[in-house]
Amino acid sequence: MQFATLTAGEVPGVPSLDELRGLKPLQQPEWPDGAALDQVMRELRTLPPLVFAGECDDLTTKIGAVARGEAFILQGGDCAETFAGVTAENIRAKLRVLLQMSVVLQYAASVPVVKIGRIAGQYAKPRSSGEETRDGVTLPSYRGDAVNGFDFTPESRIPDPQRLRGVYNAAAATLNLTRAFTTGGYADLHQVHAWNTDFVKSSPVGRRYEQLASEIERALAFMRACGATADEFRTVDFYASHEALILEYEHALTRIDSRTEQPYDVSGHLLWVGERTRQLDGAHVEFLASLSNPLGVKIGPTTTPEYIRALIDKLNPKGIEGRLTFITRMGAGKIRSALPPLLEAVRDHGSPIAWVSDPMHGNTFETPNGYKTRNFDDVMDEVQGFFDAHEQVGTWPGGVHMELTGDDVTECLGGGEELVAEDLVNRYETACDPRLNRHQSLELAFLVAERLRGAKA
Ligand SMILES: O=C[C@H](O)[C@H](O)COP(=O)(O)O
Ligand SMILES: C=C(OP(=O)(O)O)C(=O)O
Repeated sequence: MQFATLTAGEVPGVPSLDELRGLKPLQQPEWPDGAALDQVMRELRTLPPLVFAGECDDLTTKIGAVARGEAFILQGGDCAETFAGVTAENIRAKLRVLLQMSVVLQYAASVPVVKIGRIAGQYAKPRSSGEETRDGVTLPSYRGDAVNGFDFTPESRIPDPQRLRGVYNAAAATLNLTRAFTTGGYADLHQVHAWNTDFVKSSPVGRRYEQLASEIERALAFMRACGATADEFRTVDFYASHEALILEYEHALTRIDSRTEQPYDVSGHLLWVGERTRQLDGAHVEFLASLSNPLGVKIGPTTTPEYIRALIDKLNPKGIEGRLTFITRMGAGKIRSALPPLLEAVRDHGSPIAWVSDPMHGNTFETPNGYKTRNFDDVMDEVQGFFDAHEQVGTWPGGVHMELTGDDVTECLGGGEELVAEDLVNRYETACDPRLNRHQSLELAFLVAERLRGAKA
């Protein structure tokens, strides 16, 4: 497979950056140094792809099974990846919790799980406000390590295009280790117990997982005894996704795939457009429409059936299975009323869509002690509401999209450890929004598995 290297930023079939800029894209950094930006983009355009177009097609095929109701998506990872977070321990911990969650879902509900990380590219954040004020000092908001620094100083908050090269390097290192883990033995299902060794086995969720792991081990032993070769159990397919927010970065990583002669954004397998940038005629939707990657769109509570039909016609006019995933983020209090009319509109439209629940972004609030947080019960209630809505309309609840970490952080309230606002001070480490910790993530997987088993029946 070869990829053409194009000069001057032109990619056949893809709007030029100037055209996209002409559409006044939202949530873009104000880069102070245009010449430095151009130079970084020239370099990025010559660099090898981070993912292969063929892998993107494989993911489209797998999501197609989700749209048909035959598989389930587990998508998760940091709210905001950071350059400092690119360590072996961090990547391993994230992958481990996703593997644990996926075996829980797969074993308990007997449904194939499509595993997608919010990983290797999730370095840019849309913000509610362009500015942040602390103790009377106002500075530009932190927009992710792709753009500026987290430190609250004027220098750190200046957008620096050199950071885009940093994103490429961080993503390459992350993908390199992730591929090694997922194909080199770490993700072997025979390791199902080993993933749990340093976990609190005495906690209820830890014990529950141990029990499930033992059952899986017995099943594997039985199959071995039957003479079944189990190569499928030794590796997993794992895909990378992020919000395609910073148009310069995404455009510079767009290439023509020589097999198909179609454009792919090779910065990740699946790219999504966020709730704040999904305007029908906006730059982000125009850009995504021109790509052949599988795409996601965040869908908030104000979305109308008319909009969603128009969006499908724009992003998936040919009705390709697996091309389009809607990631709903309504809020626990709204999902049961807001989602069913959209499900009906899409069902009646007839185009295949994979529906995924993001129960995080509609349930954020600030504690009296000043931490942005989410309550585990609200998160779970939104997931329940997602399943309820699909049950009502007769459609398939195709997956969950979580902000999570493999560490024992204290960022979200509740869960089996019953974290309260005063606990948040202990390990509040996110660079943006609060993530479920390892206990909470696994608890959620068990709860979702129960509901999924019911949806399948
Ligand atoms: O992750 C999503 C958004 O970037 C985030 O919720 C925005 O947070 P803010 O409201 O603090 O800007
Ligand atoms: C910004 C995000 O979500 P949303 O667009 O749904 O607010 C996100 O998932 O990081």
